[in-house]
Amino acid sequence: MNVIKLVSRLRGDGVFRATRGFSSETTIKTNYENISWPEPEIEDVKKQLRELEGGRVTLYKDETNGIAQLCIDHVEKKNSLSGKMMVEFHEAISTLEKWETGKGVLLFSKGDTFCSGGYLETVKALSAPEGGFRMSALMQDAVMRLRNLPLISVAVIHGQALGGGAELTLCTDFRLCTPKSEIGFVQARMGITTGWGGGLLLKKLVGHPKALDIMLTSRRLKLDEIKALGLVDGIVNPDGRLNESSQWLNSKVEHLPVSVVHAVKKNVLSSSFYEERQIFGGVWGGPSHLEKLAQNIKHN
Ligand SMILES: CC[C@H](C(=O)O)C(=O)SCCNC(=O)CCNC(=O)[C@H](O)C(C)(C)COP(=O)(O)OP(=O)(O)OC[C@H]1O[C@@H](n2cnc3c(N)ncnc32)[C@H](O)[C@@H]1OP(=O)(O)O
Repeated sequence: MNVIKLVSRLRGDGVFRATRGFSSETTIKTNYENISWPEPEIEDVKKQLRELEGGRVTLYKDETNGIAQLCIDHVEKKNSLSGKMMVEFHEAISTLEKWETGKGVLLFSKGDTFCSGGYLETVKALSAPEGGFRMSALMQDAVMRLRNLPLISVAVIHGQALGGGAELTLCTDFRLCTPKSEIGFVQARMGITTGWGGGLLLKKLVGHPKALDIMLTSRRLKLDEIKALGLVDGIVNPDGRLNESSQWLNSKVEHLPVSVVHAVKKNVLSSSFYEERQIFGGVWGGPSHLEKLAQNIKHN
């Protein structure tokens, strides 16, 4: 049994770290002999995956309330993600990283399925082992960067979220579900395991034994179990779920200036007192702080 060396992507909140230029290594044992894949350049992976067509991922930034809508749209194939959609997802997150006036982002899907994972045409085209490794590199990078945005992120889950789709439900700060939400980590049943960051995120959210059980059984979690696991932050109606989710998110951020929303999010992501005081120093004595001090606010 040989060893593949992978660059660890642990960062920020203890889940993911920066992709490139980070030197710690993780070793993973596989059944493949004499394979040692180089860490791929994300731009090279994008070039390859862009050719694998189907569906679209779109981004709409609402400047009036600072809430963006990131939409998965491949309805006829149950919102499975083609290679091109993975690239669009990654690029949308790069755009959001530059959105200085944004406060939040909703990740949602058209139709009656949240996401049925990898588009099988794309999966087949990438089915040689290194293909999966490269797709995983792109999707983990996207998920890591989405988690690390200073925006408050919410997944609006309606219908089934399977395989990679289940993984995407965990990459946001909050989850809003409809009564028909279903999450299935079906990867083991497909002869694989998570590759879009979901294994680590599931363990972080529900704990080690429950994550193992959910992934080994590949069972589809219905709303009651999703709630019992503490994964649901609110329930929305299937019709009008986007508006309701937008209002839900807006109610948390509308009273705060962008600088404070970003500072709070960065603080929750931070992993040291040092980082906290850097973030704190960025808002202390700023316009919002001085304005609030002048108001002599009482919290009773
Ligand atoms: C790390 C990620 C990993 C990966 O592979 O990259 C994974 O995501 S593993 C999980 C991969 N996903 C699946 O295995 C899901 C397979 N699909 C289903 O189980 C069902 O289609 C389901 C439950 C999503 C919906 O079932 P339903 O009976 O309601 O509808 P249909 O099966 O008739 O689906 C309609 C239409 O969509 C096509 N479809 C569904 N999922 C996929 C997919 N992932 N890729 C490609 N196409 C998909 C299905 O074939 C039908 O197409 P049609 O042309 O109408 O026959």
